[in-house]
Amino acid sequence: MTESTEPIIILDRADIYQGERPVLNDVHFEIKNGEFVYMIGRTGSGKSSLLKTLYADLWLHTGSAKVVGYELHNIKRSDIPFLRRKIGIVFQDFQLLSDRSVEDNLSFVLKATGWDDKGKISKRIAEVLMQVGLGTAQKRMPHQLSGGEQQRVVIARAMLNEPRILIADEPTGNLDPEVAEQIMQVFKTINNAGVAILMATHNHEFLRKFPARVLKCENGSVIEG
Ligand SMILES: Nc1ncnc2c1ncn2[C@@H]1O[C@H](COP(=O)(O)OP(=O)(O)OP(=O)(O)O)[C@@H](O)[C@H]1O
Repeated sequence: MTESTEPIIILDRADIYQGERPVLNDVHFEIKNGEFVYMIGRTGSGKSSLLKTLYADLWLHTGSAKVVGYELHNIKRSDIPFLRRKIGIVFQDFQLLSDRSVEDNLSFVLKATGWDDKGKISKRIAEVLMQVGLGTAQKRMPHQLSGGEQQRVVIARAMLNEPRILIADEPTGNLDPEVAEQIMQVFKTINNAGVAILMATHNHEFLRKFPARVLKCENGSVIEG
């Protein structure tokens, strides 16, 4: 199967653990290219643990999982940075480096992932900022940005290496409802451009306003919602 037709994520009989403690059992689902999928469930139901497993922050103990072509049950530690390069990861807390400008936050990531041509770096930074609606923010410092703007920069940062999927863990949790909806629009725009999105959220308003497939963590299982 070619990269373009194989699902981006395939989980089969996967058990998700926090340390020795099982959190989710017998998880199986697939996410195809370009899909938008919500992950919902009560606090502590295992959403973050599952997402962390997908980007190899938690180890997959039993079952199998293939994410952007990498088999998590067989993955070598040295392959994990390459797996993460093909996934864009967005968290609730913005995690920008506070001592440098937007441009420097983004170029830091590009340089760390092998980019060395200054012209290409600036062009890519301009492209991703445009994609998130922050076309002129290059020189601003994180503290000069609103929470919503900071989250846009974080999404831009996740897009730098053209991931096939964005994994977002409660990306609007710290934002007021109006700004949260604007950030949701940014994810929608990125999704319309062909990037799959897997978003854990407690915001049920999104599910109503922007309907999409739902996976629900409940009683130690993941079910289609
Ligand atoms: N670092 C950790 N060490 C040990 N147990 C943890 C750790 N993080 C989470 N857990 C436990 O694992 C279970 C699943 O938590 P997880 O954070 O995955 O849930 P969640 O659905 O993402 O919750 P929330 O909606 O609050 O983010 C919970 O019982 C939690 O207490």
